[in-house]
Amino acid sequence: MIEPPVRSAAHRADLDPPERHPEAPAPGTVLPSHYADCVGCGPNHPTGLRMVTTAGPDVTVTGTFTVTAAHQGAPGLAHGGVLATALDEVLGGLSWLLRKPMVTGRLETDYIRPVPVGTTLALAARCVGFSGRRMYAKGQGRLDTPDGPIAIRAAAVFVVVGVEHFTEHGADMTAEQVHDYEVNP
Ligand SMILES: CCCCCCCCCCCC(=O)SCCNC(=O)CCNC(=O)[C@H](O)C(C)(C)COP(=O)(O)OP(=O)(O)OC[C@H]1O[C@@H](n2cnc3c(N)ncnc32)[C@H](O)[C@@H]1OP(=O)(O)O
Repeated sequence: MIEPPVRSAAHRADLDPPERHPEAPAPGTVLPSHYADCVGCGPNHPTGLRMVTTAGPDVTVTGTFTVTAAHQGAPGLAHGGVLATALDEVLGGLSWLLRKPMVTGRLETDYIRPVPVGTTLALAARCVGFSGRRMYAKGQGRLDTPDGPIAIRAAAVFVVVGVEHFTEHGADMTAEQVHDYEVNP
């Protein structure tokens, strides 16, 4: 028997407000790839999303993802799982502004419009707040421009972890690859 998820990414009204870390990259700073082989942002990944993300004001991140033939589900259209990956990546980028290592606990996605190959999605993520180790966030992707039609929306819960999460569960990790604020699965 396959059990359905038991949780929700809907956030309560009494979250602790997000706090931009004093050493967060300034708004407008292009965030570096956190891992060269990452399917979301890694420059070494042969068919990855090659996403570029940028720090915004408060605890926000924007990003772009250009859909190619490598990302299709139906002919000429982006695969839904790939679109969820794009949302995961831009939401994960909030770690840079919070300087806390986190992993995705839950990612809820609404698919609102088809996304054709050749589209450049304009993605945005915002931290909503914290409840203990849980970081609640929302994200969206618009077709081609930051004021284009909304194609996808997400609500997510990331869970703050220690760096040992990556060194114990990951592979080939070195001290240089794991920083105290980095998501590096
Ligand atoms: C800087 C560069 C960045 C650069 C940008 C990086 C972008 C990378 C984007 C990709 C990110 C990923 O894909 S990360 C990879 C995908 N995710 C994973 O592999 C995570 C796999 N899951 C796990 O490892 C584990 O289940 C954890 C770590 C999430 C939780 O385990 P744990 O540490 O034992 O903690 P646990 O006690 O269970 O939970 C702690 C608290 O979180 C809550 N919690 C746990 N799971 C969930 C959940 N699914 N949904 C809601 N809430 C949850 C619990 O209720 C609890 O709340 P309370 O009772 O304390 O209130």
